[in-house]
Amino acid sequence: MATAAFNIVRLDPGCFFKDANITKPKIWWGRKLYTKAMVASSPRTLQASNDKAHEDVRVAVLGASGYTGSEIIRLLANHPHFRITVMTADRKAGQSIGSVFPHLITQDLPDMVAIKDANFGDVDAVFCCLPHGTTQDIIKSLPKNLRVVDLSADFRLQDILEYEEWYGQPHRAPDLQKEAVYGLTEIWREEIRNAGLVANPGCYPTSIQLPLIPLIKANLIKCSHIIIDSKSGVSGAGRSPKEANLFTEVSEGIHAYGITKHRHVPEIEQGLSDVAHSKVTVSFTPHLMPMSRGMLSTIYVEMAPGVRIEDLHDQLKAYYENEEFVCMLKKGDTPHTRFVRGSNYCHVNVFPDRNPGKAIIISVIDNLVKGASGQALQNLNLMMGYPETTGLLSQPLFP
Ligand SMILES: NC(=O)C1=CN([C@@H]2O[C@H](COP(=O)(O)OP(=O)(O)OC[C@H]3O[C@@H](n4cnc5c(N)ncnc54)[C@H](OP(=O)(O)O)[C@@H]3O)[C@@H](O)[C@H]2O)C=CC1
Ligand SMILES: CC(=O)N[C@@H](CCC(=O)OP(=O)(O)O)C(=O)O
Repeated sequence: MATAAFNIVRLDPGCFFKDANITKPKIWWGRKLYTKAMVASSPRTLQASNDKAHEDVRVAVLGASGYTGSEIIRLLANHPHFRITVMTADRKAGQSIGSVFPHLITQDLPDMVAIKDANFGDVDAVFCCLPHGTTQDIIKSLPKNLRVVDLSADFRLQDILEYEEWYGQPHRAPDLQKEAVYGLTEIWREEIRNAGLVANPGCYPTSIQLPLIPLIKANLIKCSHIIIDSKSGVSGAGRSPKEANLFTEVSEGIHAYGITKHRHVPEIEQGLSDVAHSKVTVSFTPHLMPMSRGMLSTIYVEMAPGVRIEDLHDQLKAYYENEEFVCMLKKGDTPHTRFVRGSNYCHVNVFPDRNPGKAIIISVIDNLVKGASGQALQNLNLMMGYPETTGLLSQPLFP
């Protein structure tokens, strides 16, 4: 590593650590102690730390009038380096953010415009928070030099035939699909750093792959018979009005949907198969819960022969030891959605089933943060060479 070039690490506005004469500097960042090598593991970090320390990254939020767009804006209010220069909307084009989202009324931001009227000359990076199916054409038309994080499902499936089968429409940007990197940050960090286009994972796939991938990588569970039962808050369905999401339809009850055919099945299977190096299939059933945000996945697995529940716990604990956002809970503690609400954290634990050889894994996230906008910001931080926790260390909102 070019240590000579690495003489300043920016922590927050106005706060610099000079480390030129220190052989093993360590930096507190959130709840983790990072070594110099961890913070500076990409050449882009060096560049951002030295050359661009006083330059903002100019960001466009496409779909700013939606739930994930508004979460990006909320998170960027605490970001020292990213500045929003363009915001778009469809039906709400022409309106200010404060009129569409009064909780953001203090943000001094440009009014939202239609995408066709947006000026991308004043933009370095894009958060694309649009419905799947609309996104491929729009990203294809953006200037090529922009770094893009797409929150929709349009670039998540590597096999475009699979996309066409599950999304019921032809893929309209197959060349771009080849470049897209799947943005499950903790797993694909090195690929994300250098990506031009990151396909941010779906909320269910995030909550499911984070606990399963380390166990599959270590051959601790059988890849057959994985059963996943997930629950989501209603914001997962977006802000556009739909009869099925009326208060009267979702309150005082819970129901399953998309049984056997939810479009996140191929995304989950793709991610698990990639690390298993063989085709993995899962049984997945999502449920809609009468809460605005939050997601809980309960995953039933068979352990590999000779594996004990402690082995699963130890593997997940070790795998995520140095990760800020994935917390392995103490043995016996149950993950609750209310303890990650509004934050980028994922809480995980494993429990022995009463049937020998089987285990139950529970994970929770906030679908709008780690399941969408928080992970998107984590990815753009990496792509622009900033510590990936920047702007994301707000603690969960409780009660
Ligand atoms: N909600 C969640 O928990 C998660 C969502 N996602 C994905 O993120 C993306 C955004 O989701 P979410 O924010 O919930 O959705 P919303 O429905 O809340 O927002 C959609 C946004 O896109 C705009 N829009 C709609 N249609 C068009 C169009 N044809 N052209 C241009 N702009 C359009 C809307 O503008 P206007 O309001 O003016 O109509 C709005 O700004 C989706 O692909 C979703 O699947 C991913 C993970 C989790
Ligand atoms: C409650 C609810 O409706 N949730 C959405 C998933 C939201 C999400 O992560 O998905 P995408 O980014 O893939 O759209 C659904 O089931 O379609």
